[in-house]
Amino acid sequence: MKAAPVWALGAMSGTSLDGVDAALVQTDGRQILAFGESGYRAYTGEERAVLRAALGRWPGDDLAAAGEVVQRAHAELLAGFPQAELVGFHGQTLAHEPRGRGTHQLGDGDALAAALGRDVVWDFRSADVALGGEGAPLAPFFHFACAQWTGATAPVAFLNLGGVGNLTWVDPTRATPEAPGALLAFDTGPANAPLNDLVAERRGWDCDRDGALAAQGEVVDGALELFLDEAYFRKMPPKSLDRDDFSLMLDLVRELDDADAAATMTAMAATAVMLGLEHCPQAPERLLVTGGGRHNPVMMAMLAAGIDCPVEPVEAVGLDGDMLEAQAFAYLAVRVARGLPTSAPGTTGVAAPVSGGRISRV
Ligand SMILES: Nc1ncnc2c1ncn2[C@@H]1O[C@H](COP(=O)(O)OP(=O)(O)OP(=O)(O)O)[C@@H](O)[C@H]1O
Ligand SMILES: CC(=O)N[C@H]1[C@@H]2OC[C@@H](O2)[C@@H](O)[C@@H]1O[C@H](C)C(=O)O
Repeated sequence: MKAAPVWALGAMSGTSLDGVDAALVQTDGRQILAFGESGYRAYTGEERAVLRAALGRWPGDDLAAAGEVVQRAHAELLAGFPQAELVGFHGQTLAHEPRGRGTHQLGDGDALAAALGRDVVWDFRSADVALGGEGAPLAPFFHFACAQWTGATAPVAFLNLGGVGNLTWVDPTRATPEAPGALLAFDTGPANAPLNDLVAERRGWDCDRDGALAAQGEVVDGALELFLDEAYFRKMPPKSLDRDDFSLMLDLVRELDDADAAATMTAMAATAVMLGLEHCPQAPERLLVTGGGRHNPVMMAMLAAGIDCPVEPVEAVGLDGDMLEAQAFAYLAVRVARGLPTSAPGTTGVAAPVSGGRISRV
């Protein structure tokens, strides 16, 4: 018997530390049946500073203040979605070392379930890491469902330009996302996080809005080439990154003026994606871009100039690029609740498909 669809609510607090996104998806855990309302709760400057100070910390460290920020922001935002039957709670990644200490998403599913009076699925990444996977990226299973929802019949790729960039190549003709050859996914490199850090340090800004600063500068090839020498880009997938794995980028542009530094960092993010595409089994028909970086016209123009297929925001196929990751964790929550896999060898490198996540029931 087919499992009945439910309205699930996903919540994502991304590596940019800007705020929490939440979105409703109606799904049976396989197909997307409908997209619902979404919302956003920005972190205040004070809250962001508390979270930033907690980056790199592990369970057992004193995380009371940061934990309170995460719980409060989620409880406030998610209370506005009483129609949700199940919640997918990603939490805030503080540290990610899949082949070292593990992966750490701050957030307490038991407390959120009690606050909302809803079952909450959380801790999506640990099981995959424990079984030898990278624990990231996890959106690819949702990208597979999105590709089928759009009616795609040939391989397409999704690119998330968040704090970190991640790429998913999808063959939508396969029956399931865990089928061999259905997905290849990995983190491409840094995207917005180091650029945000640069403009914060130099100008006191949150981000290089609309690429305004980069548009006034020139890409400095020497710095770009030194960056591309990093072994990460030639490493075959699976592979994933922590937010600050590429903080060396800031050193490479330290001597440059603000505009050239921003242009060069923007080119670093875009070129990392181009190198990533070389790992795909075949050229995608189109590259669909999600995440905040698609609002940066300089980054988008650099991508379009260096990639052979059309590069478009996911809105071109009717999806919402500001909410795709929150929707992903709604979809994944239903998969977890139904015992369906959430990662596979092609997405995290785990040896066999695994259904991650923990469920806190009310
Ligand atoms: N208009 C804009 N111009 C330039 N950059 C923008 C614009 N809007 C958003 N961004 C960038 O996008 C970032 C937010 O992206 P997003 O919300 O996708 O990241 P995230 O979800 O926190 O990260 P991740 O996917 O790595 O977890 C901002 O911090 C900023 O750098
Ligand atoms: C460990 C972690 O939180 N990784 C995030 C981060 O942000 C983007 C990229 O790095 C991706 O690997 C992942 O998030 C998305 C939602 C994912 O798992 O697909």
